[in-house]
Amino acid sequence: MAELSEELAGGGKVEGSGLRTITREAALELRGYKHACHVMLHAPDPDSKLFGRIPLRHAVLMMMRFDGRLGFPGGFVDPEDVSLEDGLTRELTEEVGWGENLCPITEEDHLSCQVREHPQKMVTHFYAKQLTLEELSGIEVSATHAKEHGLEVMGMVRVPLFTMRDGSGGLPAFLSNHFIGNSRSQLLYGLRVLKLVREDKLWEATRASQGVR
Ligand SMILES: O=c1[nH]cnc2c1ncn2[C@H]1C[C@H](O)[C@@H](COP(=O)(O)OP(=O)(O)O)O1
Repeated sequence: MAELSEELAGGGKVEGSGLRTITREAALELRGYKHACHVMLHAPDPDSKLFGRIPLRHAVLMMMRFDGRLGFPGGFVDPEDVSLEDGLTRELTEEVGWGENLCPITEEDHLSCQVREHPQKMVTHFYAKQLTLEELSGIEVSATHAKEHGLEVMGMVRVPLFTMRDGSGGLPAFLSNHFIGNSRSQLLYGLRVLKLVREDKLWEATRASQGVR
């Protein structure tokens, strides 16, 4: 139970990683740490209903990575990048074909930040960017023409935010996949703080995901 609450609070439950949540400012003061930035792209979808009855409400994007794990688009910030957001935008251009027609990702989109010492000194920055449904659908298309398509990125996926009547289909089954790093915690944190899924539903789905086969 303690582990669940830590994960939902964005504490980053990754076995043996010793992740700590810190502020963006504190992260930027650190020396000798690599910084990685990833973003949850999401859009309101008030009209779509699965099977004509299950309201989808929001579309949230993750991606299937080359290593068979799920994660968010993004990557390591290079020394040449002038800011974290500049590095994130460069990665997004390579991975999903992020275009200049979209609102730039800014400091205001920064949602959380975690630091770990092992196996390497590293900070993970998590962003969330709200798009229109049209823009998000455009990303799904542009991703198939992006430089990393079929290489580092096997494809974009929408996260099912609902739970089926059987109690395991939908979000619980999705959460039982393999996730890279602390991206599962980031997903739960993003869904909770942006109120894309009700907190009690998140608890249920997280608990149910442990029994999914
Ligand atoms: O979505 C993610 N959330 C948190 N950490 C992640 C996520 N995706 C990858 N990672 C970790 C794995 C690595 O330690 C670094 C950078 O990985 P990656 O995104 O593959 O970076 P490059 O494209 O190689 O720059 O973050």
